[in-house]
Amino acid sequence: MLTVRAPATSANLGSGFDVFGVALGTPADVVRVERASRTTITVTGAGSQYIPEDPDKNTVGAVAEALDAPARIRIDKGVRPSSGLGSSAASAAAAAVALNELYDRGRSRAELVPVAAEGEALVSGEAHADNVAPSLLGGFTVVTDDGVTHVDASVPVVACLPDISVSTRDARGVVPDSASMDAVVDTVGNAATLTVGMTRNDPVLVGKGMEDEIVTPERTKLIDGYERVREAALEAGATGVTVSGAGPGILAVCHRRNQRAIASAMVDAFDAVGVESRAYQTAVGEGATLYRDDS
Ligand SMILES: Nc1ncnc2c1ncn2[C@@H]1O[C@H](COP(=O)(O)OP(=O)(O)O)[C@@H](O)[C@H]1O
Ligand SMILES: N[C@@H](CCOP(=O)(O)O)C(=O)O
Repeated sequence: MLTVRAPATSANLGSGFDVFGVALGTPADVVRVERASRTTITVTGAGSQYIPEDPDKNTVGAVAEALDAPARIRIDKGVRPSSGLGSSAASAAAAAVALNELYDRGRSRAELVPVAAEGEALVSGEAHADNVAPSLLGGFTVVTDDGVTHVDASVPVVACLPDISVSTRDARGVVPDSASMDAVVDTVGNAATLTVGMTRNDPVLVGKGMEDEIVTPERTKLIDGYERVREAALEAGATGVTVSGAGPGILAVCHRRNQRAIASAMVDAFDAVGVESRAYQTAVGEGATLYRDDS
């Protein structure tokens, strides 16, 4: 049996819609695989009641199909689905690493990115790879049609997850078809600032570079209390705040010294609008980890 832990991720980071992503230290999915003649899936853990065990509907089923690697697959969800923390991607990334090893397919982590993205196509309608790439590779990733660029960044963050669901498929429906040239120029500047910030592990540059006036404003309308939570995080010392992935998770970047205060300010602000939430005090961290278990 093989076990893989694959981390939650935060995609877009504001200015990098469908391009940027980071791996988070916590939470994570754990996937166990054993060879079998056909693929079967069981799911336990956070939000498992909302996740199909039918291989044709689960992201790990799409990965097993893409690698021609039938297996008995057990998923222990640490990342709640429809969270904006790359839940579907964490399972897909873990399964890709595990099945690649189990069947000795010899693919590199970068080569597994399009494989794991098959799972994303199944649930969100498009094979966007900005969650699976950081879950596989760790750190900060930049996904383009030409492949993935990766930096081993480490920046403190708070990921606050309200007790509401926003499906990525629905949130893709509010993305505008076009943008003004002024907005594009601003976004390119912010994305470049963020990228430099990641190479320097600088929370100020990263936070500043997360500003986005094209996609994010449309998505914040889907999250009850977003503006209040953002203001609270900034007042508590966050260097930048944005929607995590397609939401409803909200990501705040910060210096380590302010992390605890930001986490409690965000939870209190959600509470003030009647929404329960949970804040993960974590950091940009490692990608999927493989464990062998011969017992
Ligand atoms: N292994 C899986 N883990 C999580 N969600 C899955 C999985 N397989 C299929 N899904 C479905 O994907 C959807 C959640 O994915 P998505 O909307 O992209 O949210 P998230 O941002 O949390 O990944 C849910 O409808 C869920 O049932
Ligand atoms: N680029 C995608 C990212 C979706 O991330 P998720 O964590 O919400 O699945 C998008 O913004 O649609």
